[in-house]
Amino acid sequence: MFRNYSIVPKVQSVLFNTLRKRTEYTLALLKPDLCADPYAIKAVIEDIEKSEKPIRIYAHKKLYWDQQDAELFYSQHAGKFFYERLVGYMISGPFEAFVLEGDSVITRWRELIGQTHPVRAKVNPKYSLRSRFGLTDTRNSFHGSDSQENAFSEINLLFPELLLK
Ligand SMILES: Nc1ncnc2c1ncn2[C@@H]1O[C@H](COP(=O)(O)OP(=O)(O)OP(=O)(O)O)[C@@H](O)[C@H]1O
Repeated sequence: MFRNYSIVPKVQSVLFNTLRKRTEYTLALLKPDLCADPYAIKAVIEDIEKSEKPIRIYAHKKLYWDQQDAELFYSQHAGKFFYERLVGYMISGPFEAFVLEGDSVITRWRELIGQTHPVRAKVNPKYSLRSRFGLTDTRNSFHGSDSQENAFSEINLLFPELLLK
């Protein structure tokens, strides 16, 4: 006797796609210039918490990098004219690292921090954290991962204990 099993692969594929549509994670850094001011840190956390679609702070820690840590994290910029300035900036004091969780959180966090260059962010009518707090092209106060793949590799570098995949 023949049975029609064609429904099974369809159910499997729907289930697979549902399970695959997981919550996103991103790495957010509040860089040393911003972290010199505890009120600024508080204001940023308030902005995260009042976000229209929820963003959850999944993990949080304070870090203080040495030269090697900063060079490893920013290795893709090695050789660029701003690289040494960037490394010097990132080792100039303690800073805060957050793992944020939520739907489309990678894009939403990058939208909230705004353009890389604070001068450009300031002339953009849309509110952004870099327009509010950013100082210069290098001292732009924030970092956000630019893809889920990079987010996981950055999170695993800074939060190896979470074992996020
Ligand atoms: N043209 C530049 N002049 C000086 N510093 C720069 C310049 N471009 C980038 N930087 C510094 O290097 C960091 C990493 O550069 P990248 O191009 O990855 O920017 P981003 O994706 O906007 O920022 P981030 O990766 O920190 O979220 C920037 O956040 C900034 O601190």
